[in-house]
Amino acid sequence: MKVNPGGKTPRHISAAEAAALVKSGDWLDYGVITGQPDVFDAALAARRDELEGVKIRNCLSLRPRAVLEADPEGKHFLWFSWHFSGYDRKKHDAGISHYIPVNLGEIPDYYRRFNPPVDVAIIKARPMDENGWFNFGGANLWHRAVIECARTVIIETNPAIPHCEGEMNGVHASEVDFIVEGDGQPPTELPNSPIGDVDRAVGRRIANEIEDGACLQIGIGGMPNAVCALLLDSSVKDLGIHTEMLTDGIGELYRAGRITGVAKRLQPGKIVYSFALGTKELYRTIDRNPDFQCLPVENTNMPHVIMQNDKVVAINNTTQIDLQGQAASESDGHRHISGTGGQLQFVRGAYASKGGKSFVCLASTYERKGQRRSRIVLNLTPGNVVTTPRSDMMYVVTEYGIANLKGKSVADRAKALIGLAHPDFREDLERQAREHGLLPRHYY
Ligand SMILES: CC(=O)SCCNC(=O)CCNC(=O)[C@H](O)C(C)(C)COP(=O)(O)OP(=O)(O)OC[C@H]1O[C@@H](n2cnc3c(N)ncnc32)[C@H](O)[C@@H]1OP(=O)(O)O
Ligand SMILES: CCCC(=O)O
Repeated sequence: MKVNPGGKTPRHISAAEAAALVKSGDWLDYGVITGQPDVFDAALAARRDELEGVKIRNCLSLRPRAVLEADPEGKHFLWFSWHFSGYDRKKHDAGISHYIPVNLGEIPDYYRRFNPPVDVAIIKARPMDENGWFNFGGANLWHRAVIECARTVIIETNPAIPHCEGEMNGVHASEVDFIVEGDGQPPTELPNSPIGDVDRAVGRRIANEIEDGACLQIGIGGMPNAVCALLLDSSVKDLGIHTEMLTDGIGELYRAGRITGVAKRLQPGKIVYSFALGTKELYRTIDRNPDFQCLPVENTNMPHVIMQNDKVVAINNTTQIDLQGQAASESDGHRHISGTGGQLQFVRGAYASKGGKSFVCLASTYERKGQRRSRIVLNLTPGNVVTTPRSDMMYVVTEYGIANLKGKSVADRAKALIGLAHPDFREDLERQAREHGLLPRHYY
């Protein structure tokens, strides 16, 4: 990692002094996920009436943000997110949070090539160690790129976050302007949603496709995590991990001895990830554990990197899929839900890997206003954004089956996907597919 020998000497200041550095119209970058600042956020919110048009980039807010709570009409602070949490989604519903479309692994390059310079970067990290390093904990992502492009770098320290190993997972004092002491809150936990029968059925189908030595990516959401639980019950062994998000499910497989990484070509033996989000059990497992390597997101998510491991298995969730196999995983019409994240990059990287497979999974139905609806549809909801195009789609999995769409004609795709729909919707879907010419009248 670059250390500037004649670099900066950081000075300790209060959160109020740090917030006083911000001017109207500035671009700020809050650290990412568990790296978002808290005491600085509160101090900045307190300056609301003195500021206008302060633009804050961020990602996946895990706690209420003081600047948004203090400014419910978005008159002073503008919130730009690379990926929504449930909280960011609610603020988007209220009209004060904005999504930036992106493949997550490209973000560092955006900072270096396209984004306006960052006026103030405020990142949460561990207190400085004896060698002058502030460790980012379990959130490396694009922190390095932000620091390279920032005029002023502030670190909000927190000794309660785990110390995580990994290339470029920290910043040296010579690159830091100011240090603000944090409030010592432990990192937010993401409780595991209970695994239901549908998750189990989907998980079992995917688990059956996973061979010894496969290299896994587990996406965000309840269902991909359920696959890990099913793998625990199987006899599969010598798994490798090269993923964006490190989940509790992966932590459990590790503790059960199922992950050795011996078959990995890239970082053999190491569990490679870019951020960890789970319970304190996961944070304890990764703390000062060299088996886990927390890397910048371009080193986990770019397809040309992913493909360097063999037998990559990418498991991701979607909310809707049409009869041609396009998956809309991030929006409900024009209502933005989450983000593209790493889904498409891992789908592509897994395809390019020798013996690789990608799985996009979904429950066949969901409930809306007390009514059951099919997630497999003739047409995507108007306004819905395609996360994985039909040409990239490999395996689609529901509780009713699994279908590989690669090489299948439009008619064959429609037929296969109707077979994955809930039985109550199949007849209707088939009629619609014939009416619209996806299934020819005299064929099948
Ligand atoms: C992280 C990595 O390693 S990289 C790759 C992973 N990233 C991705 O796949 C990005 C896209 N995927 C995602 O964002 C998630 O997997 C999701 C949204 C598909 C599922 O995540 P979950 O947390 O399991 O979803 P959950 O069931 O909580 O639903 C999230 C929201 O979507 C809404 N939603 C879910 N399904 C539907 C649907 N079919 N239609 C409309 N809205 C829906 C829910 O109502 C909820 O909104 P609310 O909080 O306002 O009620
Ligand atoms: C920040 C989480 C992004 C993803 O879903 O890939």
